[in-house]
Amino acid sequence: MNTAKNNSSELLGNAHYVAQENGPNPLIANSEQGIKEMVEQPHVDGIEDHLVEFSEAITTVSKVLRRAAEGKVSAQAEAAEWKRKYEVERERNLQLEPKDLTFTEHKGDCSEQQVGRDSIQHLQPMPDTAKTSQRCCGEHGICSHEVLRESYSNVQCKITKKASFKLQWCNITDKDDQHKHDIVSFEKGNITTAERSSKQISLKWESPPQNVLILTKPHSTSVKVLCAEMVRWLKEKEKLNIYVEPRVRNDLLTESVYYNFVQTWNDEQEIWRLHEIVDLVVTLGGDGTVLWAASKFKGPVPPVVPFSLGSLGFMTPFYSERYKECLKSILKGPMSITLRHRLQCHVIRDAAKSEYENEGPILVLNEVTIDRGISSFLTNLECYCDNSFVTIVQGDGLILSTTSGSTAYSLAAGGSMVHPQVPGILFTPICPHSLSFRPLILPEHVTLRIQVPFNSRGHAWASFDGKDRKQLAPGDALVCSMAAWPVPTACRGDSTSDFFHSIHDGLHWNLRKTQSFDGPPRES
Ligand SMILES: NC(=O)c1ccc[n+]([C@@H]2O[C@H](COP(=O)([O-])OP(=O)(O)OC[C@H]3O[C@@H](n4cnc5c(N)ncnc54)[C@H](O)[C@@H]3O)[C@@H](O)[C@H]2O)c1
Ligand SMILES: Nc1ncnc2c1ncn2[C@@H]1O[C@H](COP(=O)(O)OP(=O)(O)OP(=O)(O)O)[C@@H](O)[C@H]1O
Repeated sequence: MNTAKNNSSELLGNAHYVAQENGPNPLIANSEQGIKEMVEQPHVDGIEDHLVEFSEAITTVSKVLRRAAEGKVSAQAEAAEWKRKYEVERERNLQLEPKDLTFTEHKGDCSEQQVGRDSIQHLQPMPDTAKTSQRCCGEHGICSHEVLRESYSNVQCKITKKASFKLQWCNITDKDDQHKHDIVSFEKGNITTAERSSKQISLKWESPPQNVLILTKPHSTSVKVLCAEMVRWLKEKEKLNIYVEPRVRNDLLTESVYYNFVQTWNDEQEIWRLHEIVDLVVTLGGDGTVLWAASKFKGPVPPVVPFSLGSLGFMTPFYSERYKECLKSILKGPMSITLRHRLQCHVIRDAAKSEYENEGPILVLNEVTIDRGISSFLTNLECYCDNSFVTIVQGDGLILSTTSGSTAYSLAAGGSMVHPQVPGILFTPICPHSLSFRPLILPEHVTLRIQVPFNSRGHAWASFDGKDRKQLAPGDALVCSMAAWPVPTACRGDSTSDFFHSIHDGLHWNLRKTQSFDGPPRES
């Protein structure tokens, strides 16, 4: 009603204004009285309501238009900020990648002087960039010549030289034993593939391994018994230095003080430099123990020899009953290895003021999973590959898997099984609510970004090799690319025969009773 009155007085005001502007106008002067009367008359039913509705509608429209304009500006600013963060991340990943991903013989170019300098450094955690630049032989191979001072409490500052080894393609024919770096040759316009990256790789020791780290699955009596026996044998027969986790050392000492020679570390920070001490890692357990072992190495990983003491053992080809024969052969070399690629994942927080506030990288051997956690809402994940938009995942989540992980969670979600030596990243949705969402396999060189959109109904959760869950709020993202540090695992036969053995024995792949010979008459 008040609004209606205001509108009436506005009308009157306008009439006065018109009158003043155009000089005295008898018609208007007379009509002024008429208008007054009209206005004072009871209004026709509904007019005020319409005016109220109209003015409210106009206000709403203007608010919406203003919000849309503001939203567009902030979305543009946000997109620019994400692009910047993404570029910084990509740049960092590119810098972390070795210049040449082929691993060949060690050229011995880390001088004794350098070695001497390194040797007086204490075991301190290093930032990733420092670790990368420490790869003195990094251009063409794994540096296995690092020398360091052991600062463990139970070791009297002994200088240990890490055993060096050489990695080469198995069927090398060149006389000088030198691997050709050109994978594709474009000579004279003819395109030929000179070398393939996924050939069988062989590891040959150049100096005998001295330090062995044994990692064991916890809470298993058979593992404890085998570990104690193996430690004794490696010490007495092979004269090796043995490292175990603090928990395992305590277990061994509880059994007997004989195991006093076994070495361990005092705090988590010392684990950062394990790769500089350890020549060989032995795992006793299932696939989970191999994943555990890989997670201990944030940079280069020494060769891993996985013994099977679990139920499935996809990545554990060695039989624990025959450990002596097997370890003898491995310590002597050469051995076939599978270079298992890892993915490097960064969680990028929307709330982080700068890229330095984001959490450090996490390396996974199997996969990183982004799912809905305990939320009952559909996950809503925007996926980008390099500069291309890929899709929006609406379902239970998404798995970004290595080819080694292709037989784990990704397989359960409908992804392909891929030979572990094939370089690539599997993009496998989990229960997508769409009929046409097939899994993808992407090339190794891409960078993927999975973003929880701002309008997402819930949070998402990232987990790394099935562990270490991290919540992703709307606006947060996970950036993932191939890591520079693969996990070299020893093969019982070779990469391919071990892979087929695992899918046959572990997964009973395509197991079906053979059709009998007698049946319908054969076609002539
Ligand atoms: N639905 C699923 O299949 C599912 C669900 C969650 C996690 N996982 C897998 O479990 C892994 C963690 O393993 P864990 O041992 O710590 O947990 P776990 O004890 O729950 O065992 C998971 C199972 O996956 C098998 N496995 C692990 N890596 C494998 C691989 N590369 N190829 C074939 N099988 C493999 C293990 O042998 C084990 O039987 C995760 O990386 C993930 O791949 C699978
Ligand atoms: N040294 C370790 N310290 C702590 N946890 C470990 C260690 N080794 C393995 N684990 C964890 O113990 C769990 C079981 O290990 P693993 O998968 O090797 O044995 P398993 O379950 O008996 O094998 P399988 O799955 O083949 O039956 C995994 O979640 C793994 O992460």
